[in-house]
Amino acid sequence: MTTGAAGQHTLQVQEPFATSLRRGLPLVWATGSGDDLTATLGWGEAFRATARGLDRFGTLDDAFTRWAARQGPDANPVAFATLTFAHDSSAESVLVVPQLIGRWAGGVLTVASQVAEPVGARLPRPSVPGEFEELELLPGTLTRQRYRQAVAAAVGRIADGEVEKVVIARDLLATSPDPLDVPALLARLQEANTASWTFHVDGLVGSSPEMLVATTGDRVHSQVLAGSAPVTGDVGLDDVTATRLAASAKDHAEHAYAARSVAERLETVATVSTRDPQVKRLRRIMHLATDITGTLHDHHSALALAGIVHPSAAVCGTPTDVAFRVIAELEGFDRGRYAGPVGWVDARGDGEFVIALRCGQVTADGTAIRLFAGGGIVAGSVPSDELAETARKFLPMYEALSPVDRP
Ligand SMILES: C=C(O[C@H]1C=CC=C(C(=O)O)[C@@H]1O)C(=O)O
Repeated sequence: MTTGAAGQHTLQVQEPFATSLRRGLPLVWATGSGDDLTATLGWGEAFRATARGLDRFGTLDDAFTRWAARQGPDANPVAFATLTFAHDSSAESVLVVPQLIGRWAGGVLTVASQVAEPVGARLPRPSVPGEFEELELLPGTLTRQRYRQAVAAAVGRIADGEVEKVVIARDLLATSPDPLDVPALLARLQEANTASWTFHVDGLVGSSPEMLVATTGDRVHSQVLAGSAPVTGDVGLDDVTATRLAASAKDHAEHAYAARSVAERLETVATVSTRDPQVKRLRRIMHLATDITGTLHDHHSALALAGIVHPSAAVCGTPTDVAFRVIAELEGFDRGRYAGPVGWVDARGDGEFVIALRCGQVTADGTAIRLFAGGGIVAGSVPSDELAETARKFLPMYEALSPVDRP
């Protein structure tokens, strides 16, 4: 043990990332690969706030700010948060300040206490990997057929002029007779999705490629994704697909709604510049991606900024309020935290929130995970193509849950 700058103990452990993930079931935020893999992990609970309704962002932000102010001027505690997509969700939005915060980089886990007098805060010992799970994949609320029908209905509403773009999602339930080995799931997600942010907050687990908002000081950044095409692993074929995606009028139209929604909302609080869309290639799918950067006029925490830009048209639609209502009507299920912001924020307000995509929510008893995937519907969208696109968006979770082929 050594003494840190804030007068608190720090501990360094040299170990692989997968071992750090096995110490209890930490809160997790991880990205990168090889020597560039970095992660923030949290253990224990020094403070927890929950919120519902339209003001859930403000409620959590205020609660954290008040709690952090009581920790003394030198402390800069980090909180993890996951917020629901819809204000009227039956799920809770949650913010947790872990007692211990660990930063993993270059094979070394550096752990510090976030509270002056941690009560029973001890870095858990690594656990043994669980038995391989026999997973059963069950249809969710929207079966394949009902998903295609919902997309067709959305295309009809667009043709009628009710809405311009709407994102329709479906769900799947993966069940196991035994509790899921979440650390193993997280390790596999991180290994396979190094250009994404792998997270675990309050049972929400996934690897999202879409940075909703990241802020350091007065600088703010967002990378909007919308418009998709498959990645096969055959580089020649994928190059052709990328060229086609970059030239697709339909995908650019779908993308532009999303990029505009974020840029317009950030412009209310920052001086913003928007780059031209590029193709961002992931392991199984590629997207059109627009980087938006800005300088904030006044202080806003990352959590407050997430509340300003959420829900973007990458997960809701245009106009926002109409698309929100159409989603409720056509999907007919509660998205919970899927498509809501998930990330971390510190007491200075710096932080990163991705959109909770390519993810699932572990059930309370730990033996099932509800997976979600959706797609942006615009004029010209074809239901069977959209179904195939959602199947591809399930792959990061599905492959991490089912790492070996079984007959
Ligand atoms: C809604 C999802 O993806 C969004 C992000 C990127 C591309 C999208 C699309 O092309 O439809 C979606 O807007 C999802 O993964 O569930």
